[in-house]
Amino acid sequence: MHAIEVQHVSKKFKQQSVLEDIHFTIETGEIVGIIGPSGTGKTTLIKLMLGMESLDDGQAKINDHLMPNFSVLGKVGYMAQADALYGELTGKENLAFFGKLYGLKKDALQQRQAYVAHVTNLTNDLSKRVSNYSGGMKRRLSLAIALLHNPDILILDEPTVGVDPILRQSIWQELNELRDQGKTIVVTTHAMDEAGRCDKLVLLNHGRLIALGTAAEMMKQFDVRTIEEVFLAAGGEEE
Ligand SMILES: Nc1ncnc2c1ncn2[C@@H]1O[C@H](COP(=O)(O)OP(=O)(O)OP(=O)(O)O)[C@@H](O)[C@H]1O
Repeated sequence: MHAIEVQHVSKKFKQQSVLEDIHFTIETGEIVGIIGPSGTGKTTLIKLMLGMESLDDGQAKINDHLMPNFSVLGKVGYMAQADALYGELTGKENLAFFGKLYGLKKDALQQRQAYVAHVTNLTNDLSKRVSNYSGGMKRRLSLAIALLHNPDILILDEPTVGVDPILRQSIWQELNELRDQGKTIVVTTHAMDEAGRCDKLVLLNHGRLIALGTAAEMMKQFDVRTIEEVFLAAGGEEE
């Protein structure tokens, strides 16, 4: 069974074709980076995977279930690009709110709250109101919420945007640990330097899949030394 299957997926918004015949699979226990310039369809693609957007063609499956599927969503942690947080509540209250939505019991919630706050380096900021958080802190709280119910699959839309380099490093370390525990992780980014951290890459440009595989395979295939160069050689353009 594949963790995620994207089968010949196409999507238009009105007349604008945003994704065209995208086809790939994601296996359990790998970190997959969906990489491409701004506006190329990365967010739309993960929304289609999750069943949050309707498809014009093709289908998306998670754990063999056609999406959307409510029962599968309990096993998925999703971090959207726009933070969906309650500004009037503290960080801790936000975690408690989402923990209750996920059905976590009090003890489990406390234990997971402490863990996700530690991972995202928010332990000392949990009692502050979120409206007083910086952009990076809000991103980290969104990541903490995505991790809260210990999901098997993490789908993270630009998790490291606005996050400083030291914390970025520690977030990637944590993602690696989660992967080593058997979690499946999908990350979108337009930061090409994050490509090398992923086990597999899906390179998108103008809504088309232009390359698929490991960073090393791609660089070998195109006889280049960076992912930027793969992008150019495979028919993409730099941002
Ligand atoms: N709900 C919508 N209605 C109409 N057009 C949309 C909608 N959502 C996205 N689009 C368009 O689809 C295209 C792809 O957008 P998408 O957000 O998927 O790109 P992206 O690669 O995630 O970009 P970024 O890296 O900037 O987040 C863009 O041209 C965008 O304007």
